[in-house]
Amino acid sequence: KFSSSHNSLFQSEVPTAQHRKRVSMKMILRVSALFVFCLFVMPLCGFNCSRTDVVTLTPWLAPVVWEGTFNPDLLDSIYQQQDISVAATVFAVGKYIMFLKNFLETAEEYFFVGFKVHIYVFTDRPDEVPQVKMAPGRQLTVLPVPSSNRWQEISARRMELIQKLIEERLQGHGKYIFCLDVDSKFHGRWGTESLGGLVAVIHPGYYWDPRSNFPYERRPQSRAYVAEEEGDFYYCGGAFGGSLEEVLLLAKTCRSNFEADAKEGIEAAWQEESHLNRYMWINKPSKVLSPEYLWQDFKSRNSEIHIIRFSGVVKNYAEIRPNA
Ligand SMILES: CC(=O)N[C@H]1[C@@H](OP(=O)(O)OP(=O)(O)OC[C@H]2O[C@@H](n3ccc(=O)[nH]c3=O)[C@H](O)[C@@H]2O)O[C@H](CO)[C@H](O)[C@@H]1O
Ligand SMILES: [Mn+2]
Repeated sequence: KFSSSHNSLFQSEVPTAQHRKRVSMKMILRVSALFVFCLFVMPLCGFNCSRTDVVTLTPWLAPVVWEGTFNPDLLDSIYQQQDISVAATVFAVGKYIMFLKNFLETAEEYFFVGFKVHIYVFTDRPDEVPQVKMAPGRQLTVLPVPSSNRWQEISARRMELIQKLIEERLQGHGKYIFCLDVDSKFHGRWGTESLGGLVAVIHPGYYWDPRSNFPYERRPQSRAYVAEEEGDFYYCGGAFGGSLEEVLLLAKTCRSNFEADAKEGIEAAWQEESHLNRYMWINKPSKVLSPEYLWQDFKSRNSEIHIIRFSGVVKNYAEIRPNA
């Protein structure tokens, strides 16, 4: 025997308005239940590792790291077993020493907390390096460098000094390195999710732009040249890293290309940032970090930016650079 509700369906070919309403109510309930499940229950089970509003995988299958695409505790526990250590280089030449205190203090709060960290400060003002209390397992080394009258040179010489640092001081396994701009601060976790062989950060200023707008070096005479139809992302010079071996190769290549260009009287549009972009086009990074990893304080925060981890402070170039 059919129940009355079944009867009503079988008897009339066309469902009544009341029935249609009931069916659509059921659909709405089901969809909402699914929504609640995806939003609240799945994250509890560790299934929250997806984002659909942004690119999370490159065409060469490297992850693009965004908040919501990884489980930080799981990653930390994996790397804890490997006894890794992380080096970071930061240059504070001339007046840029004023940024160092904030950089170091916020690194203590957010940069690889709970891991071995060794920060190398390159400066021409070693006496002005601030005293910042560091947690056990974390240390700082000050390395003197000559002063310079051109900011372009300071910025570009970083590659040479990074190369020498790795060759002369940083031997051994399980080591990673990040090379960071000093005129910046940490605001959120920067940890093991960022580790990889060769790691680049997408520049916050160009990630919505078509490739033709990227400020790559466009003169074919330069060794940083990237043609119109080439390039994946525009990466920033203010943060990159990876394993010691990979970063050594990158620093060596960028340095020798920069110097060979200089001999011919060419300076790439954005100095070592241009050479880095050329390098990353030829040697694809194995991990790409989203602009969460180098935002700029003057930019308003877009909706896809769920967290800002590291961001450049607003500065008056004319006041702090040795040349305009
Ligand atoms: C966020 C980002 O991707 N920034 C890049 C960008 O502009 P920026 O405007 O951020 O460059 P910048 O003035 O911060 O210079 C880069 C870095 O060089 C050091 N420095 C510079 C000048 C000086 O007098 N003393 C000193 O110590 C310091 O560590 C600084 O953070 O373009 C530069 C190349 O032209 C570099 O590629 C920067 O990394
Ligand atoms: Mn900077």
